[in-house]
Amino acid sequence: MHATLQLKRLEHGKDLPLPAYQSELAAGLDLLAAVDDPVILAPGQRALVPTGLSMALPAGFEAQVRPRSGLAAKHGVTVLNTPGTIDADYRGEVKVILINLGDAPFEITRGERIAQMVIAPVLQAEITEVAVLSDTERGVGGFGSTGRN
Ligand SMILES: O=c1ccn([C@H]2C[C@H](O)[C@@H](COP(=O)(O)OP(=O)(O)OP(=O)(O)O)O2)c(=O)[nH]1
Repeated sequence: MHATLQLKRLEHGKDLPLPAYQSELAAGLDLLAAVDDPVILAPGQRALVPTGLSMALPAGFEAQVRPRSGLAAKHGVTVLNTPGTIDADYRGEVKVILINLGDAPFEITRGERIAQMVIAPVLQAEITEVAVLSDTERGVGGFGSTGRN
């Protein structure tokens, strides 16, 4: 499957490199922090971090903002709303909601790789309201109803 992603560097992100796939089969594009000054995230604190980028995805695609495993494993820093959804018709700045779940303050510096973005196809379903749903073997339940694990 092929898709062209149009990226626009905003004024405050002009000096930062464009996201690029780091290996032939990489799924994610790293997103960089376009903060002017370092931001300190105290334990339990969150921040809306600018990337200095806006974009135009082709119709039928979304971008998912996901955590980087290194930040999570080493510092407990992750993306609060993971996966964040970037809609194909969104033209504002892409931002990352980082949260520090670790036990030490974490400093976000300009140009640091804070998250990754995965481009994925989207299916918009046709919505039909019904009074009765079709029967299935499973039926209702869920939320652990089949056992402890
Ligand atoms: O991690 C994220 C999630 C979203 N967005 C941008 C792109 C997305 O298309 C737009 C709206 O996102 P969402 O639908 O999740 O937000 P909302 O809280 O429903 O806001 P809105 O009322 O603006 O739709 O915000 C980001 O930049 N980063």
